[in-house]
Amino acid sequence: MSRSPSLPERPHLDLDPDMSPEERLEALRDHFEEVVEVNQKLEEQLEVAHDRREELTDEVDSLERENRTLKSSSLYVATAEEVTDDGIIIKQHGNNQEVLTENTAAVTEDLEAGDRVAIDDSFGIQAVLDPETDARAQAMQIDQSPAVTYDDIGGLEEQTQEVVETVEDPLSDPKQFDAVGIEPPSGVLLHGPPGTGKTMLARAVANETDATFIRMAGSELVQKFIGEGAKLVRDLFELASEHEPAVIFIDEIDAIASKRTESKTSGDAEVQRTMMQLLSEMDGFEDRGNIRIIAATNRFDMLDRAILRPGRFDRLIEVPEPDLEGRTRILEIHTDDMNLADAVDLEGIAAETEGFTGAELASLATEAGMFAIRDSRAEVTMADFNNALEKVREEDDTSGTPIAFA
Ligand SMILES: Nc1ncnc2c1ncn2[C@@H]1O[C@H](COP(=O)(O)OP(=O)(O)OP(=O)(O)O)[C@@H](O)[C@H]1O
Repeated sequence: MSRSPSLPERPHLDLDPDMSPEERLEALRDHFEEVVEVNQKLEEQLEVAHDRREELTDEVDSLERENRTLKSSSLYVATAEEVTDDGIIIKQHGNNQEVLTENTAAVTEDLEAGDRVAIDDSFGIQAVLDPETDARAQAMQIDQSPAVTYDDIGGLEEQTQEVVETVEDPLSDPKQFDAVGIEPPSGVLLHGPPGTGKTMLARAVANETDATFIRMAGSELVQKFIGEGAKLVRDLFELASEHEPAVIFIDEIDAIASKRTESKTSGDAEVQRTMMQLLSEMDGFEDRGNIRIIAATNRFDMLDRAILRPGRFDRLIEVPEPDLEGRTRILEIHTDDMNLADAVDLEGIAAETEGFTGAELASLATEAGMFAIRDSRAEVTMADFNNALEKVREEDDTSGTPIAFA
C-alpha cells in the first residue's frame, strides 16, 4: 500500500515591530500567497484521499461479495486447462467434465493452464488455489450451511432420533453434559448399504446446529493423496477447530480403517499410518471443543475393531434400506416438486420397489419424469413410473449388477 504524502507546512507570518508600513504590507502579501498555495496543495491532497477512499470502498465491497459467495455454497475443484480469448477451459475433478467458463473477478492475469481453481455451481471461478490449500481443498469439502434438513429424509426416524441425541444435543447444548458429568460420544458410525441417506443425515445435523460440515472420503485419501493421508487427517481436525462448531463427516471410513491385512506392501503401511493418525486425533479429541465426528461405511464387517473402542466410534447406528413406509415417504419427498397426475399412487410404487434404496427411488422419480419429457408432457403419469420401473428391471437383468439407474 502507498504511503500518504505528508501535509505541507503551515506558513508562518513574521512581523518585525521595526518594519515600515510598506514592509509590513509586503510581508502580509507574501504570507497571503503562501497560505493560498498551501490551501491549494491541501485541496489536491483531499481530492487524492477521496479517490483513494472510493477505491478502498470498492475493494471492501468486492471482498465482502467474494466472502459471501465463498460462505454461501460449496465450491468444487477444477483444473484450468486452457486460457483462451473466449474464456477458460476448465476440467472438474471427480467427473472430468470439461467446461468453457467466462473470466470472473477472481481470475487474475497470472492464471495459467494447469492451475487448480475453486468453482461454483455455475462453473464461475471463485478462487485460484495455491498448492498448499490445493490438496486440502480436493480432499475436504466444506459446507458452511448444508441445505439438507431432517424433513428431506424419508424413513430413518429412529436413526434421526439417535443422531439428534448423540450429535446434535452435545453440539447445541454442551453444558447439559458438563452438568451431568459425562462425556458425550466422540464419534458416531453410520453403517448400511450405499444410497440409504447416511450423508444426508450428517448434513442435516450440521444444518440443524448451524455447524460447518466438513466431508472427507476415506477412499480418496488412499487413492488420490498417496503419501499425504496422515497429514490430511491432521489437517481435517485442524480445519474443524478453525470452524467450530463443526461436524466432521468421514465417508467410506473402511478405506482407511479396515482390518489389518497380512501383506506388508507400502500401500498398506500408508493406510495404517492414516488410520493411526485418525485414532490419535480421536483420542486427543476431548480438548478440541465443539466438534463432532460422524463416519459412514457400507462395509461394517471389514472395520478394524480398534476404531470401535470406547471414546472413538462408540455409537453404531445402522441405516438400512427403507421399508414400505420409508419408501413411500422418500417417493413423496422426491416427487414433491414434480407435476404428478392424480392417479399416481406412490404407495403402490413403494410396494413394487422392495429392496430399493433412497438413492434408487430418487433416480426412479427422475426417470419417470424423463419419460414424460420424451412424450412432450409436463404431467407425469402412473404409466411413466411403470415404464421407469420396467426400464430399471431390464437394465438390472441384463447387467446382472445391482440396480443402476441412468
Ligand atoms: N432416506 C432418504 N430420504 C430421501 N432421499 C434419500 C434417502 N436416502 C437417499 N436419498 C437420496 O439419495 C441420495 C444419496 O444419498 P446419500 O448420499 O445420503 O447416501 P449414502 O448412504 O451416504 O450413500 P453412500 O454410502 O454411497 O455415500 C441423496 O442425495 C437423496 O437424493
